[in-house]
Amino acid sequence: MDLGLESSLWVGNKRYRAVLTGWHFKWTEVDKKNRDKKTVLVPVAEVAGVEEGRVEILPQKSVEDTDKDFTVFYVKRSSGGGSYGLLWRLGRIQFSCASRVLRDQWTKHLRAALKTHSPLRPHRLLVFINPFGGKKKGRQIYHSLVAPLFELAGISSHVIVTERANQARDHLLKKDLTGFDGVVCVGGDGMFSELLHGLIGRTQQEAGLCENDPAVALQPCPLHIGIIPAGSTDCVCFATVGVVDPVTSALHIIIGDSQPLDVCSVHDVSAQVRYSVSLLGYGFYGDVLAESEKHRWMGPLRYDYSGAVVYLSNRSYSGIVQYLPADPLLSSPRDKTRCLAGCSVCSRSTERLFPHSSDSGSLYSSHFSQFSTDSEGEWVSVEGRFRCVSLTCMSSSCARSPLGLSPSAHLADGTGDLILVWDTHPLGFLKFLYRHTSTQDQFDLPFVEVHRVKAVRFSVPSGREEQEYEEIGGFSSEIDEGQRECVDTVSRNGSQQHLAQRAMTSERKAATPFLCGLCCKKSPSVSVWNCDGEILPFTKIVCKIHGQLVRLYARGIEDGAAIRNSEERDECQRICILNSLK
Ligand SMILES: Nc1ncnc2c1ncn2[C@@H]1O[C@H](COP(=O)(O)OP(=O)(O)OP(=O)(O)O)[C@@H](O)[C@H]1O
Ligand SMILES: CCCCCCCCCCCCC/C=C/[C@@H](O)[C@H](CO)NC(=O)CCCCC
Ligand SMILES: [Ca+2]
Repeated sequence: MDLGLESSLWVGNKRYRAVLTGWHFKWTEVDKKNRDKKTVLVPVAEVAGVEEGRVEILPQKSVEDTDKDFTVFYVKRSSGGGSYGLLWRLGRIQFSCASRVLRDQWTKHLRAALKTHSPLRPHRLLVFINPFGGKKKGRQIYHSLVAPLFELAGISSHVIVTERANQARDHLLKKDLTGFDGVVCVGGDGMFSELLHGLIGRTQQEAGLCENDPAVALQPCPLHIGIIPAGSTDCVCFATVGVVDPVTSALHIIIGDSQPLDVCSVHDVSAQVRYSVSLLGYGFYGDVLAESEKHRWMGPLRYDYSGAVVYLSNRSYSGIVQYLPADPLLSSPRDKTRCLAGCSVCSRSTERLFPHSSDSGSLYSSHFSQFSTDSEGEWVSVEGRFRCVSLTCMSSSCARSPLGLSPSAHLADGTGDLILVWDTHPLGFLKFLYRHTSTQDQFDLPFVEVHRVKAVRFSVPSGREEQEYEEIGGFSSEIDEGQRECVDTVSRNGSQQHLAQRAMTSERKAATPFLCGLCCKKSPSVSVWNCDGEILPFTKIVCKIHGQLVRLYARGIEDGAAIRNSEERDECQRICILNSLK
């Protein structure tokens, strides 16, 4: 079917020349002398819906069913998104045609063009709402802002309001997912992490792969993930969309945007695996998370409070870090570029990562064996005392840090950035932290190193861990109930449970040194790992970056500053079109 169409249409008493070229739908106001006035140009891929009649969706859906009218809903960019990223709003235009036949032609052509140009639009979604995330507004956000948009776009959603932590993960691991195009979480990074673990685990189960083996090339997940932000940090949403806004995210889902994302698998010696996309952090960030779990009642503010407490405790930790550098010719964490929508570094990586996509990974091999990637370079090893050791697969920008932990990191290049902050004086470390909040380069400090890597190993120098555990063994039997409570609240996912009566699990053992340090003012020599906001129950780890393992309903950050500065509205739309075509 030829998707093109051109005719006169009316909006009120104004005449427009409307043109559908297949890729774009544009309408130009024409004056009485047939001169062109203002043009609006919308990529077909950004049309959210086409309805017969004069349709409104707010305050609730209403249709005035006239047989010569039709309504087009589309993505409209708005300038309120801060310095980076753009807010998306639902634009609406109601056209009148000269005849019903012409109206039917328009709706038919537009709908056919949508199908052709955005094949990933979801029809059926599985939605998990965390009623307790962030400011506890998940349900309200979904029902008032998102559900009406999904309905307009003809998406049917199966909604589950979670009743416990890890329910969404377990559902994805075990239940029938037939018929769903994607999975959506309404919550924060913790909810996203549940979806990530559930989907990756499920995909490997179905592919017969052992996800615990760091040598295995994991299978990319077939279902897309959508994030409706309703958490405390919402880092994954911020770093992949550029703004934290439920309507913007819902529109990305509706139009079937697709953003691949690198994932880091984190393995310990006893065959457990966790996944991280934003922050895998030891030292400062681990300590902040452990401290913040005691203050969940503060809501999102708990991180600021805990950050201050941990900063004042002035800790550093011994560690041995080994890393496998990525190819320095492809990109560098200091190259001052930014991964924006249509990023060319990420596009080139797709070719490199999936040349003919037949590689399904090796069979299980022993733990901490050499990776297949070893042949691609030499491991580098460093040892010493660190304020923090962080690994991020993407920039990890968020409201606290608009450019993120690593401003030039890429969402989908198959690498992560390893940031080593050596022990330094308190003011130096404060300078490093403070630079995250501005455009100043946090890597331009003598005690900071950043490396673009494919894999990392971390351990505590021998004797140190054992010594620590011995100390705790004696210590834990003496701690009083108050101190025990503090130890018990450490696990993010276990935070809703009262663990006081439980036996000392390995998770608690790993977290105890830090917590005893805070409770008893005894400085621990071992920190904990913060894995996207969850405390890991192990210290010695092996990590591997899996390029483009999952796909989100997003497109990366649109360059809001460039678009806002462009004088013409058409120019603004043109940039967006170019980005979406790249
Ligand atoms: N019904 C529930 N009851 C208790 N905990 C839940 C429930 N549903 C999900 N969770 C857990 O709550 C944790 C926190 O949720 P979420 O990530 O949505 O919000 P947040 O922590 O406020 O935000 P952020 O992760 O962005 O800082 C998640 O790790 C998730 O496993
Ligand atoms: C003097 C001013 C100092 C300001 C310091 C600002 C430094 C900010 C860096 C922010 C990096 C965020 C990384 C994202 C982490 C998320 O995966 C995770 C889950 O939501 N959040 C935390 O662990 C929450 C941990 C938050 C740590 C601050
Ligand atoms: Ca990356």
